[in-house]
Amino acid sequence: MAFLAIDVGNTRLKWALFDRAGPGAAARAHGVEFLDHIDKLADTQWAALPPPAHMLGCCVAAHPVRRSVEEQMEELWAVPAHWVVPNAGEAGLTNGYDHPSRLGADRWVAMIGARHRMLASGPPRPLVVVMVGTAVTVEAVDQHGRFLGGLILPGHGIMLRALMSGTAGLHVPTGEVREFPTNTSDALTSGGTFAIAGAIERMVRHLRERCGMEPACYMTGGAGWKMAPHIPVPFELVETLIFDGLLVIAASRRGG
Ligand SMILES: Nc1ncnc2c1ncn2[C@@H]1O[C@H](COP(=O)(O)OP(=O)(O)O)[C@@H](O)[C@H]1O
Ligand SMILES: CC(C)(COP(=O)(O)O)[C@@H](O)C(=O)NCCC(=O)O
Ligand SMILES: [K+]
Repeated sequence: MAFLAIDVGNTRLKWALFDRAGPGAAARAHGVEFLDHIDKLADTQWAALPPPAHMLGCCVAAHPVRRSVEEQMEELWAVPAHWVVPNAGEAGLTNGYDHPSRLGADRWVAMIGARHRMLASGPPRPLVVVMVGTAVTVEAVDQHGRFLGGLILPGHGIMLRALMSGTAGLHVPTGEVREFPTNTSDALTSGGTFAIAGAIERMVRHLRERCGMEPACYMTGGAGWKMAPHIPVPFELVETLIFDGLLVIAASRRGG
């Protein structure tokens, strides 16, 4: 009963094939592809995969990207594509967004994965869930599993490109993260990193004040490792948070 999980962000598609559709399932194979190349998946990474019995994904990329993924699947297998659409509540989480379906599916799935992971490791606590991808998101979930709201910031690449395109003097190579940067490269790299770190610190403070409890903090996303040395609060880096969430949702929808 192989289960294919797919996470399509604005930069890359991440996929994993699990032996079954439930938390703790073992990944038989996994891969990453930049969006520019996903029309080759059926000929490359997916060509020799055992056929999945079902698939669940989240996609925040444009519609033609999603369509291309579906076409690659149709070419190889008879399995229908199912995409998570955030709703008012799922798998123990309630969605506090003004319009629940307008929340990014990746954000919703990562929160579900984080909540499940937190409950498996101890008593319920509030959660701050950080995703560092093309954009950065910082979510707050209370101890009862209610998503209170979250922040969206530009990711490292977008911040740098915005500064370079809006100024004359900031065309410099990537620098180092420094507390007191003394050159343009370091000033830009450090500015971006501490902007994200500061947003996390604020969200932890806001959530601690709201809930009267110390939040647990989970971080994921392709650039999570870059932020890890600079996070000002205790946290866990969980690269599989979205796959964890997709496994939880797949199991709960199948009554598991
Ligand atoms: N080796 C790497 N390959 C690709 N992206 C990387 C790498 N290291 C860091 N990154 C960063 O991770 C981001 C992609 O992360 P990812 O979580 O896949 O984003 P998204 O879900 O938005 O597609 C890129 O924007 C880039 O800043
Ligand atoms: C915030 C995002 C752009 C993050 O995308 P990513 O960095 O994962 O590619 C995505 O979750 C999105 O398009 N969200 C919809 C708007 C919202 O969540 O309010
Ligand atoms: K993502």
